[in-house]
Parts: sequence; structure tokens; C-alpha cells
Amino acid sequence: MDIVKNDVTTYPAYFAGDWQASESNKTIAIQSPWRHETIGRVQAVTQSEVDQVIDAAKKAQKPWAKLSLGERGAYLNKWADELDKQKDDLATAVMDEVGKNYKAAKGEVVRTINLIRYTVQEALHMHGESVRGDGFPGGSKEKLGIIERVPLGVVLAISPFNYPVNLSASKIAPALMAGNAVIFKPATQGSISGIKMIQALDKAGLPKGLLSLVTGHGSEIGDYLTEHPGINMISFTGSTRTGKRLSQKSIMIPLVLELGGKDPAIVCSDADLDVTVKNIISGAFSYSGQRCTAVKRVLVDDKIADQLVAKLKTAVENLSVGSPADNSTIVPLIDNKAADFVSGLIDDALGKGATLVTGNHREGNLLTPTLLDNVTQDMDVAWIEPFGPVLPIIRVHSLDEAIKIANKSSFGLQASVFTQDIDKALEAAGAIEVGTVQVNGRPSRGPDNFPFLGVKASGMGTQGVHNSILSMSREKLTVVNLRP
Ligand SMILES: NC(=O)C1=CN([C@@H]2O[C@H](COP(=O)(O)OP(=O)(O)OC[C@H]3O[C@@H](n4cnc5c(N)ncnc54)[C@H](OP(=O)(O)O)[C@@H]3O)[C@@H](O)[C@H]2O)C=CC1
Ligand SMILES: O=C(O)[C@H](O)COP(=O)(O)O
Repeated sequence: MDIVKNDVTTYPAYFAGDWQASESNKTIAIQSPWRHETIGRVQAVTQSEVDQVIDAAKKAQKPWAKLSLGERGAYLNKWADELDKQKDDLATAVMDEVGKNYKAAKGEVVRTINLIRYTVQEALHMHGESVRGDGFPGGSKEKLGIIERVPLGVVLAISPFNYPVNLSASKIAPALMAGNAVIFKPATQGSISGIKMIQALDKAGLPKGLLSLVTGHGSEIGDYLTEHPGINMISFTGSTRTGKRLSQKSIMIPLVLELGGKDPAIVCSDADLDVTVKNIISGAFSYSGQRCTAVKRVLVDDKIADQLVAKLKTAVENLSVGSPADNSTIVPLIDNKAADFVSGLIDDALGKGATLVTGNHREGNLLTPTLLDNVTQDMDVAWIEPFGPVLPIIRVHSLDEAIKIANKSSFGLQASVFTQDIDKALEAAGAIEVGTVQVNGRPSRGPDNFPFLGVKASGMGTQGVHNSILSMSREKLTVVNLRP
């Protein structure tokens, strides 16, 4: 029941299998970050509606969990088929709503279709185990433990703006395959893409009540959802600030938090500079740096720093800047506030003596890619996540110094090490306090069958298809006491 008025669509929320307007009679306007106009309106869902959908989810979860894995998987495969039919439309929605370039938006949708199908296959191939008691001193062989994985109940999935389709489905698909019901709260800027994605799931004929989509500002309904006693697990991706709040508000339920990052690219003196530059540039600047796994600082050995900076400068100046519809790498940031934040970090660094190599032009929320050299540890840009197209270069005297600075960050998502010496790479990988170290490659969440995790302020728990299914289920032990 999308309502179109003056060319602007008002989208309903999805309450227990029905598309409905909220009783609040309030909607939220979604502004396109690059078309600079309202592209749709979404419902501001109320607390009592949250109560109702959680109640419905609780009821629908029980029969869902009784279905066989194959039956659950059939719904999800139909969902993937529907998304495949709609992939151009969905990619356009992502591009319009969050300003991702069309090619990357389409890539996100295709990745999501593959992720859903892979999740089905992964769940089909996961199995429990059994154990006999005689492995423990005094235990007996007659005690047969059957260990199965059972669902947690109702999973709350909260996604960020920058991957509105993929980071939603990567929570919803494993939750459903593990036998849970889902309450899905998309980022407000990202809701239209989320709604379109759920319209496809609805077409797959999912049982009513099993999944609901609640739109509304996190600042208004976020705490209510998080603290709700009907929620049994939260899977969250977003900023460290919101993630910390969730971990304070939620009460004794498992959480998986994928949060911010300040991923360093450590460049040793023996690095292959062409490989290094290619990876740093795409790592730092794709989607204007609005990725948690973007390269957010370079720690380069003094001996090759001049050479590296010259090559990076040329590459940065060749990046396309402009409209997502033209497939530009550098696109307008999600809003003006985000652009103000990045500009503030650049100003702070320049005020404290950093060298502007290139960039630092701004038109509204479109910032040109900016390279800062001679960044020092007293500058905010050395430590704070910009979520924008600025790359600070910190010169170091040794790998040890690079590792020390890398580890001084409060974040611990990923790090890259560029060197042709595998022993050195492995030594560094062992010493850097992050979830993942990439040797001679840019930080990256995928491929989605890999575990994905952050430590310190970058998160808690692990995603990736297999781990997501594990995190959304628990062990259940049945002990059969056999006759001796
Ligand atoms: N490690 C990772 O995998 C990733 C990390 N990120 C990080 O996310 C950030 C950017 O994403 P962004 O969307 O701005 O992050 P936010 O933390 O602002 O928002 C993330 C989600 O949380 C919701 N939210 C806001 N307040 C609350 C609350 N009190 N309770 C519950 N939910 C709430 C938001 O809703 P609403 O939109 O309505 O405010 C949104 O759905 C960056 O720091 C980035 O590094 C992003 C992607 C991946
Ligand atoms: O939101 C993010 O930035 C992602 O989790 C990173 O995903 P990517 O490495 O595939 O871009």
C-alpha cells in the first residue's frame, strides 16, 4: 500500500505480515544525499506497535522453528529469487537513498542474493554432535549427551545506512535459518531500501508475524526496542557510540556488535608500491570512505614515504568525483553534518601543521578526496574515524613503531600490512590488536564466508555466515542415561 502524493511515495511499515501506516500518523522524510530532494517518507512507528509485533513474532517463531531446515531454506531461496528479479530497482533505491554509486549498489544487491543462498546451504550443512561421559574422570560411557543447536527466539536486527541491503540481510537470513523470528529496524536513511528488500521477502510468502519491519528514528524507538523483554538477541552494525549504548541498555541477552574502525595500512620499506597504492586507494576512497573497513590511516616507513606519497597523490587526483549515477568513486556524503565533521578533522590537522597533498575542496556535502601528509599523533585525524574521503599519512621509523601506533587506537577492526617478506608480515599480524589482518590487501569484510569481527571499540562477537548462524542459536544438551 505505497501511497504516492506529489511524486513522493509514503511507504508503510510491515507489521506481522501486513503493510500498514503507523497509528502515530507521523512520517519521516528521506532526503537523497545527492539529488537533494525528498525521495520518500517512512512511518514513525510507536512503542505500542513495537509491543504488538514482538508479541506476534513470539507466536510465529514456535511453528517456524518446527519446520525442517529444507522448508525454511525454501522460503529464503524464494526471497533470493525475488531479489534477483528486482535487483535493478533495488540498486537504484540504494543509490538514491544513500548515494552509493550504481555499480557498487548493484554489487551490494548481488552480493546479498549470494549471501542468502549461501546461508541456506551453510545452515543445511551444520549439525550438532554427541558426546559420551567417559571422557571425564569418573564419568560413565552410559551417559550419552546429544548436543543440538536451537533458536534463541526473537532477534532484533539493527542495520546502518552504508550497506542498507547487505548488512540487513546478513542478519535476517541467518536469524531465520536458525529458527528465529526477526524484528528489523533499518537505519532511517536506508529504510526505503530495507522496505523494498522486505517486500521481496513478503512475496516469498513468509509466515505472518515471523518478521516485522519497524521504521523510525533510533533516538526515539531504539532504546525501547533494545530494552524490550521480548527480544532475545540483538545483532547490530553501526557506530561505536550507539553500540556502547546498546550494550548498556540491553538486559542479559547475547549481542553481536560490529562497530567503527580506524584501520591502518602499514607500509614497510620493501612493499610492492603499485600493489600498495592500488589497495590503499580503493580501500580508503571507495564510497567516499563511508565503510567501516575503509583504510583510515597510513603508517609508512620513512624510507619510502616520499615515493608512496607521490604515487598516492597521482592516484587520488585521478579519482572520479561527482554523481553516484555516473558511477563516481567520490560521491556526496550521507548528509551535511557528516561533511562538516570531516572538514573539521581536516582543519584541525592543517591547523596543527599537517601537509595538504591534495584535495580539501567542498561543495555542500561533496568533499574532494583529501590526502594529508606529516600527520602527527596530536591531531584528531590520527585517531578519529572520519567516515569520509580523507586519508592521513603518518611517517614512522620502523615496523615496531607502526605497530605501536596501530595498537594505540581505541578501535580494533582490521589492519593491512604491505611487505614482500612473509615472516615480517606474519610477525606483524600476530602483534596487531584487531579482528583481521590483511597481508598485501585492503581491509574488507568479505568474502562473506569468512569470519568478520572487531575487537576493542570495534565490536563484540563475530559475523560471517557460519558465525552469524552460531550467534543466533544456542546449544541444547539432552543427556540419555543408558542402561549399564
Ligand atoms: N563494523 C562494521 O561492520 C560496520 C560499522 N559501521 C559503523 O557505523 C557507523 C555509521 O553508520 P550509522 O548508520 O551512522 O551508525 P549509527 O550508530 O548512527 O546507526 C546505526 C543504527 O542504529 C540505530 N540507532 C540509533 N540510535 C539507536 C539507539 N539508541 N538504539 C538502537 N538503535 C539505534 C540507527 O537508527 P537511525 O538511523 O534511525 O538513527 C541505525 O539503524 C560508522 O561508525 C561505521 O564505522 C558501519 C558499517 C559496518
Ligand atoms: O559497513 C561496512 O563498512 C562493511 O561492513 C564493510 O564491508 P566491506 O568491507 O565489504 O566494504
